[in-house]
Amino acid sequence: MRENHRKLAPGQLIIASHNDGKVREINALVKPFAITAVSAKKIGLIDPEETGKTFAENAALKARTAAMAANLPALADDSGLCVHALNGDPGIYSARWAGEPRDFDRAMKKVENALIEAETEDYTAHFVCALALAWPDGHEEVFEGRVNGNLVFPGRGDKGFGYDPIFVPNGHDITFAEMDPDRKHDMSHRADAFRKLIKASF
Ligand SMILES: O=c1nc[nH]c2c1ncn2[C@H]1C[C@H](O)[C@@H](COP(=O)(O)OP(=O)(O)OP(=O)(O)O)O1
Ligand SMILES: [Mg+2]
Repeated sequence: MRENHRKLAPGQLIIASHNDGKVREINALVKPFAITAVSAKKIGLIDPEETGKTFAENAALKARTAAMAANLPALADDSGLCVHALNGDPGIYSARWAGEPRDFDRAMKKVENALIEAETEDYTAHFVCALALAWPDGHEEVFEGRVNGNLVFPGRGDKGFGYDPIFVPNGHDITFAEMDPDRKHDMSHRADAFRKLIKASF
């Protein structure tokens, strides 16, 4: 990671995501900074195959693809749930465990079954979020955030998305899906990564 971070000039920023939930969250986060966020989906950019081996590689790949295509700076998010007793699975495959079309009830059941099969009492897990900023000249920076917690089955709550119903962050007794979105966004992996990005880039 470079020490001399490049600042984002006022203007347009492409949000290199095809996930409407993420685009909504990111838009709210960049609003105070004289930046107009345009989603990759809205301007018809492709959804590249996520061939990286890490969250950071996949985030950079998505950001780079959009920055080159739009000739504007682009921001991408690659995130997922890492379950400690499953050696970090589903990890970068978190979206793919939900199949196509995505079904997170199925993905959460898969996690539960894998834990039962592992005959473990360790239900600890963490979420990771890698945020990548890429510029059309090839410069790129990645910021990573994390939140630790425990998994509960069956899932509870209907407020979040993805694996939120089974994730209880440390120090709390309700799941991310039972929590007000504002509270989740204060403590989430995405909030952690955003704090680092904002400090470096604005
Ligand atoms: O706060 C979260 N709460 C619950 N689940 C979460 C969260 N953050 C990531 N996740 C899970 C679900 C998501 O589908 C996958 C990310 O997969 P990931 O490839 O980064 O995103 P995506 O395919 O949905 O959209 P895109 O790649 O176009 O940005 O990890
Ligand atoms: Mg994806």
